[in-house]
Amino acid sequence: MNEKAGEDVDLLVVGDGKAGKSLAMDRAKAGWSVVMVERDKIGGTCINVACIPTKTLVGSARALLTVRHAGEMGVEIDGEPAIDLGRLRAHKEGVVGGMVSAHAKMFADSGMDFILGTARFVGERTVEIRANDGATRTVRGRDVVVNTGTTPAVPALAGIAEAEVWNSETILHLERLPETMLILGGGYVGCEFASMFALFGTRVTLLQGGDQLLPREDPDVAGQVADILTDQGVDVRLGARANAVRREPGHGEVVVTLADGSDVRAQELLVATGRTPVTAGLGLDTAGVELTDRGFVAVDDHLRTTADHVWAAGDVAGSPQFTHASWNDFRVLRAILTGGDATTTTGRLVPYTVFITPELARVGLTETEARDRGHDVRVARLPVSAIPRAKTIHDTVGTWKAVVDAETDQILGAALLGRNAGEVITALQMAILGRLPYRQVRDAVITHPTMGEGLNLLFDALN
Ligand SMILES: Cc1cc2nc3c(=O)[nH]c(=O)nc-3n(C[C@H](O)[C@H](O)[C@H](O)COP(=O)(O)OP(=O)(O)OC[C@H]3O[C@@H](n4cnc5c(N)ncnc54)[C@H](O)[C@@H]3O)c2cc1C
Ligand SMILES: NC(=O)c1ccc[n+]([C@@H]2O[C@H](COP(=O)([O-])OP(=O)(O)OC[C@H]3O[C@@H](n4cnc5c(N)ncnc54)[C@H](O)[C@@H]3O)[C@@H](O)[C@H]2O)c1
Repeated sequence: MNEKAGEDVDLLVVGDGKAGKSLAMDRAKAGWSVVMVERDKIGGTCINVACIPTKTLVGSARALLTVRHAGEMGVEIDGEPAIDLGRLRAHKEGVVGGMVSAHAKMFADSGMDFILGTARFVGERTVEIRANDGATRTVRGRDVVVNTGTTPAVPALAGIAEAEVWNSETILHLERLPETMLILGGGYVGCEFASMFALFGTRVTLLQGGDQLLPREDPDVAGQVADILTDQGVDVRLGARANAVRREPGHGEVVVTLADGSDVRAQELLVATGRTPVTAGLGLDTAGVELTDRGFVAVDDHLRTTADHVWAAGDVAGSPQFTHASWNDFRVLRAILTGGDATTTTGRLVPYTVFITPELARVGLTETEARDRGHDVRVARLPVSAIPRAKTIHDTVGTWKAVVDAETDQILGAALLGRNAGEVITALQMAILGRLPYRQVRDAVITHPTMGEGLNLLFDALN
């Protein structure tokens, strides 16, 4: 790359997360001059070190579980099924590598100028890019989008820096499948890895500082998640707040000292205590971009930062930390940048799925949130074992729950725990978006025998 000074482009995107890369490709194809800078992950966090590799591994864990139970379904399998770590790693890397290559090609085909390098603001709407090949370049955008994501948080625990612990990225190197593993943090990352590694055969101890897993969920739902993990062999410890970490000499065991003074130990420790916005070293203050007191880029509901024509999107902008939320940020930005549409981030219905096995899918309000907001609430519950499809696939674990407004009959939210819940939740999301009263879902003719048919049964509970 040649050394250039002060180029002007229509759109400058810093970080190629879901929002940024989607916008960059879209606008480049529309004929805008676009520069997008990414420091090391072509295609961003999701495809390299988050959703895609983890869900690939979850797929393998589920395959193992299916084979383990095949005999109960009349399928004879010779010998104990087991994980082949080398092939598991190769499979995961194949899926990730394929998506990374596809992204590199899509970026090139779109006509954008994609630079592998690190960007730092040096003025209004202007960044200096230190490319990974050593060259530097200064680029100013008519519009600039900051999409630099988040990174695993490192909790302030004595000894953590020296204890050679894993985070959600380093664990994916799959250097070994430990016999024993501690996981610190019972949120999305902690629960997903606990379920996955327990199915792989690791004895997992999950340390959660609070009094339930997944603190945003209703206590009964979080309790069912804890029961499922326990059934998979995970030692779930609630109220287990870590104070200090050390590793015994010669890469011995990791020892976590809890607030009550007790020690827990295992071969490895995965730290899963949240994510920190990536803003350090970006020079945002130079560009007039302010942060919130939690360190995210401050944006309004049009994703406008405090600097004119500088926007932020995805995790770093404090959007819900999901790829689909970042993708929706792209739609908001595209609408605004191409004609001032009134699209905003206000009131978005953002569902999500926690990929333990079976999965927990969520949309809308929890029962607690609905009551706190003053709704007169009716609650429908259905054991997954009541759904005919669940019996035919020999997977009856889980419970579905929906929350309905007693006055309007509208569906306020749902927590579906069970096989394929992440697919079924979309049907409920559409019902909520269309403001369908629950009776219409209850009375809809749904294909038999599918998991979706459970929606008839779920709302039957309310009459
Ligand atoms: C283990 C794990 C599993 C997850 N699973 C799911 C899931 O199943 N479903 C789901 O919806 N979400 C999941 N998430 C969350 C999801 O990954 C994030 O919400 C999403 O990736 C955020 O994307 P983003 O658009 O904010 O930017 P990111 O994809 O984080 O991209 C930001 C990019 O900016 C780059 N960058 C940073 N600073 C600079 C700089 N100065 N110069 C140049 N480039 C820079 C970074 O290298 C990075 O590639 C998971 C997260 C984790 C950790
Ligand atoms: N399937 C998905 O969509 C998916 C999967 C993984 C991650 N994500 C996203 O990534 C984000 C980060 O996930 P995460 O699990 O790292 O964070 P999180 O905030 O969901 O959970 C962190 C947990 O760690 C606990 N904790 C914090 N400090 C502790 C300590 N010292 N001792 C014990 N427990 C402690 C907290 O109580 C909390 O429950 C999530 O907000 C989510 O949006 C999404």
